[in-house]
Amino acid sequence: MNSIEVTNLSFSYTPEIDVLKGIHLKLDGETTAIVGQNGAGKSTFVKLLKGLLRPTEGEILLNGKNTKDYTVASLAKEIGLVFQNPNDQIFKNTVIGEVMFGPLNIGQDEQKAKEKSIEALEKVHLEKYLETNPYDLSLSERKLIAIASILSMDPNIVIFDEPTMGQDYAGKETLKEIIFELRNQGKLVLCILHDMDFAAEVFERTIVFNQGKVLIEGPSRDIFAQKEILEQAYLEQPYVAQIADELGLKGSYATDEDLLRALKEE
Ligand SMILES: Nc1ncnc2c1ncn2[C@@H]1O[C@H](COP(=O)(O)OP(=O)(O)OP(=O)(O)O)[C@@H](O)[C@H]1O
Repeated sequence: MNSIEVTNLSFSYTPEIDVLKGIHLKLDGETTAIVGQNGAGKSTFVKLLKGLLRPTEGEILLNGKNTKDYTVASLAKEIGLVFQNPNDQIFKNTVIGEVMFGPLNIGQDEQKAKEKSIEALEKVHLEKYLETNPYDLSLSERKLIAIASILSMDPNIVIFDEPTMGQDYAGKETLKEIIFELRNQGKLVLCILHDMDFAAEVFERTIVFNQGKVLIEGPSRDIFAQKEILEQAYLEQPYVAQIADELGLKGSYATDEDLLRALKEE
């Protein structure tokens, strides 16, 4: 099973200000959402996992091996990060060229890289655009291309930074399919989100970041039931939990199904 283990992790961009302070986390198997207000340190945290930043203090183990001991190439195979803004990631002038770049870069031959890339584009339902310039597509389609260009490398750990932002209903459904498929393949999926409804509905665990620390973490259903703690991090409960609260229902509600079940039992 794929795992991430973080011990006493701290990080600062400038000597006086700790952006992350003493983080301890262990993730294995389960899909995990990372939530928290702007500036809480979520993007910094995933950049550290991906090796784009180095810890000021503490250790990060990916599948038991310290990130310090990975080469750049082996880290690229182990962990893929889909950036928040696809324009920071996309630089080739055809969709297929963009999606093939990663696999070619980690040493796959042309034919295998092309096969993997077409497979990845099928997963995001954009296989008809192989020769299109990514910048002739919409922002939500470019976000899906950025996802395909990570999937084509087939990493064991996949991190998404704000994938639902700017996505319509169809894009969010595609994203759900991808996350469930990665989970079924035994990959470890981690996702920064501002959309609490999506976090509660799709992810098994949730970590709440607040001011550079982990405020609380656990099964999503339990986390999203804790209105007061979420308020401390300036977060709202998902709408199903809010409706359940308004209706005076007891218990934890993360999905529409939870709520419907409770209403039928009333
Ligand atoms: N390159 C940088 N140099 C200096 N400070 C930075 C840099 N990047 C981020 N910060 C600061 O670090 C803190 C955490 O930022 P980070 O982007 O990790 O938060 P976040 O939780 O991902 O926020 P958001 O939800 O807005 O993306 C913020 O105070 C931010 O201003």
